Amino acid sequence: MGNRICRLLEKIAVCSPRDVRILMLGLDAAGKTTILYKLKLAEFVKTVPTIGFNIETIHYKNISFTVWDCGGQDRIRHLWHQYLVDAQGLIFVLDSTDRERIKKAKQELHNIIDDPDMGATKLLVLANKHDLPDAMPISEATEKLELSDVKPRRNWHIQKCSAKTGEGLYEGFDWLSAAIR
Ligand SMILES: Nc1nc2c(ncn2[C@@H]2O[C@H](COP(=O)(O)OP(=O)(O)OP(=O)(O)O)[C@@H](O)[C@H]2O)c(=O)[nH]1
Ligand SMILES: [Mg+2]
Repeated sequence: MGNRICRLLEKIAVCSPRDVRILMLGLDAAGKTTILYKLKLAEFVKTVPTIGFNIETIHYKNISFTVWDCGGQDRIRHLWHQYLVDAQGLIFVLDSTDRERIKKAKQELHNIIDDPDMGATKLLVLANKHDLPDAMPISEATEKLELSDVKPRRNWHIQKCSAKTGEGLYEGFDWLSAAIR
């Protein structure tokens, strides 16, 4: 009952924003840091490869998303698992133009979602770089990431986007907000 009242009040922005912890993963150069700062600063920033992680809080629809953007280089991917505990949402970023490494991306995605610490964490796949002409269609990304195999077990969604133009980013967060509520 209390929760229902709070949800109602949240809608009219009376309750304080909810804090939600989000983990953002994906192969190196998928565009994670670029997405983070496009959301935070509304700018297409120049990035360097992330060694370790970046953390930013993004306020959207009365939710405070604390986003942990972890470096995706091969030698530091084993660290991903330690950030999973208590994450309500996992954003897995795919470089939609990287057909050469889609199999690797699939392996890393399934490796992390099979971790027992995933619990009820919601999964949003951001198929990034859709401003580029050779971006693979969502149907191809869904098939190659074997997302249909995930479906019965987990609440997931795939969203095409571009960190360059901003297209699709807020649509992805809309889904995440609704899934987490
Ligand atoms: N055209 C285009 N380029 C993008 C987009 N998103 C990221 N990039 C470029 O892709 C490259 C890698 O972006 P990053 O955000 O650093 O990638 P990352 O996933 O954080 O990489 P790591 O920190 O190494 O894990 C940079 O040159 C970005 O400018 C996009 O939507 N469109
Ligand atoms: Mg980065």
